[in-house]
Amino acid sequence: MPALISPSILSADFANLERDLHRIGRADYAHVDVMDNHFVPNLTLGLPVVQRIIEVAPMPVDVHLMVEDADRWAVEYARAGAASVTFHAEAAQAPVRLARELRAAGTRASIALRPATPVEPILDLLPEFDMVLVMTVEPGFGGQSFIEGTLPKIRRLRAALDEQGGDTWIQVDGGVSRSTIATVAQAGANVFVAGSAVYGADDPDAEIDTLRALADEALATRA
Ligand SMILES: O=C(CO)[C@H](O)[C@H](O)COP(=O)(O)O
Ligand SMILES: [Fe+2]
Repeated sequence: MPALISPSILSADFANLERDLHRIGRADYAHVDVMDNHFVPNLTLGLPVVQRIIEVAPMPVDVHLMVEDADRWAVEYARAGAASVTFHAEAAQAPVRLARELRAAGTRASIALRPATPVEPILDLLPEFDMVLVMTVEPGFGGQSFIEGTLPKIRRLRAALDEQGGDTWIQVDGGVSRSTIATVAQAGANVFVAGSAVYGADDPDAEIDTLRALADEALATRA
């Protein structure tokens, strides 16, 4: 499977979101970070704004929920038409029930792990999830530097999926750029979120192509 690029609009101009969604027209997904100032020390946007983003975005929307009450909110984003909804393992009371509710609502169900959250508790549950998001920075802010210590977790997850024959995607989010994307792809990730690297570039669409090419090259050496 080719690498998928999901630029984070956290680094877009919030007063010009529709324009900035069209600046990433070659992206596979648009990644939307929802933060509630409780689960993370930052506040971004909520359901009414995400509903409009989904309506105007020229690509499918990948919602990353960084909210305390995931069990309450995740399905609302699926009903709003998100193509993928990611909730945090640390925030969900009943992650498997929640993933099943998301799938029943017609979206891809995804679970996220903070850098210090181990992957082992979900290894036997991978068929319940369409994607696992391995956070490669502490969630809350864009523009942070990649945490190398998350790589063994990505490798363990990829090894478990290879062994099980599972088709769950592995997404990485935080500090992904030209200098780190090959490393995370080699570790086993196949979906790449990049905020500051894409929106900080003069030509975001050209940067998406560059990142995708680097990731595809690394994935080819893995296979
Ligand atoms: O979830 C996030 C932060 O919690 C963002 O998606 C992520 O940080 C993207 O930003 P960058 O690529 O600049 O690190
Ligand atoms: Fe994110």
